[in-house]
Amino acid sequence: MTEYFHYQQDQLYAEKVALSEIAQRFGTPCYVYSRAALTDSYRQFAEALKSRDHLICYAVKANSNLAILNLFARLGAGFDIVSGGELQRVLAAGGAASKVVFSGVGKSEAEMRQALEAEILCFNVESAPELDRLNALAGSMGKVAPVSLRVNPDVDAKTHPYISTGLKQNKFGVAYTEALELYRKAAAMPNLRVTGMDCHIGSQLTETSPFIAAAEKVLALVDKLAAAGITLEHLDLGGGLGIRYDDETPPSIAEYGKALLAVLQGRSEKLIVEPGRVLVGNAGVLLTRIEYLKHGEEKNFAIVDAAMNDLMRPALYDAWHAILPVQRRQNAPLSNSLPQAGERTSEKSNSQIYEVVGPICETGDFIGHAREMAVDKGDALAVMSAGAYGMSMSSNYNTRPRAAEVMVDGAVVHLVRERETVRQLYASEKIVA
Ligand SMILES: Cc1ncc(COP(=O)(O)O)c(C=O)c1O
Ligand SMILES: N[C@@H](CCCC[NH3+])C(=O)O
Repeated sequence: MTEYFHYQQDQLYAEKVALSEIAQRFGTPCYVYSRAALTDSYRQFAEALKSRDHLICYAVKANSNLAILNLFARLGAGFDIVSGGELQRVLAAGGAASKVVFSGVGKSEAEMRQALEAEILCFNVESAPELDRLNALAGSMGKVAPVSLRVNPDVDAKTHPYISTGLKQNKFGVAYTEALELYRKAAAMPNLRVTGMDCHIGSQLTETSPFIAAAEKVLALVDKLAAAGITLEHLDLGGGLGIRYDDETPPSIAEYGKALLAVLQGRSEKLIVEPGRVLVGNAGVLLTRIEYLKHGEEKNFAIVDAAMNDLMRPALYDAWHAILPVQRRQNAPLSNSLPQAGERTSEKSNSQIYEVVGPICETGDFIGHAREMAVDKGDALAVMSAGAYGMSMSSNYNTRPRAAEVMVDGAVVHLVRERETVRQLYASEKIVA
């Protein structure tokens, strides 16, 4: 838990607002973001990199809420986008196209056109055919596209296999061994301007060494390019810094920044980074309420009103999120970490071990397994560390309208996205006789 989400007299607060009040006022499920936490993480990043020319391009996919994008834009951020939709959001939120980098293996012609019209900072190109498409399109529009090649450095990020992106068997980037040749090709294309090199090896990294290994490989390539007469303006080292969900011990933003700066010492290229999770992950929680307590033959279930459509990380990656009562009952345990093998539910606290599950018709619809909690029906719970890849990965599965989102700013709560209505979900559909 961060200082921005904290207990005060058994009530869980976001900054100066009790989460019980938010649950009451806006209903559940509801995402709650702390503006101070968002600002703080961004500033830590800017502070860590301040000794060199840099641009922090927030990875929009982590959380694309307009209020969050607007806050980062005002703090000076650029943006890393992966779709035309994300570009549209960034512009709608007041972000500058001139600070946007466009990543992704499957950019469509329409998306490229949109980005060329907006005059973004750089296309992070991921294949030879993408270079061809961009060159042809830019030519037809009378434009010159700024490009960087995303190099796959074949470095093990030591993270969940679904979110590891820098191994040669992954679909991302151009092969390390082919990069030089492709750079030569790009440099000779009339409608492209080679400006940088980038890499991104994966997400939720909890060690510095893979970042450094990848950066060193990329730098060796930059030097080879320079020897071949192709000089670059920027180096984009991607995102991926992990956060603490449970007992992980990722490097701090300051430590990570220091390590990157050390590898880049003596180099003049501008540094671009694309952090997502670390800026927003611990700045948000998902509020939910217990609909039923069900005591099964083998397990107890706390059936809550949030589900895998609201937060799919547990179902998708078996990810662990702390689940805390919004109002602590007396003698309840302080933490809800997984009980040790053989450990029994504490009688003193009246707590039980629950499977925290949603209403969706899938056994994979769980928010947490085996959580010890002293709770009752109707209690509100906070699923912690839900600011990244929570709302942005939500869906309407089971025709569930997506949750509301609020942003707390000191003692004030702003509704930054209304809860969807069911009518909105089928408004564009047609019945054909
Ligand atoms: C190209 C690219 N940049 C940046 C990010 C942001 O990653 P993270 O949220 O782990 O910082 C991702 C997602 O992993 C990505 O694919
Ligand atoms: N969605 C993932 C991270 C994917 C990163 C995207 N490149 C998560 O929740 O952990």
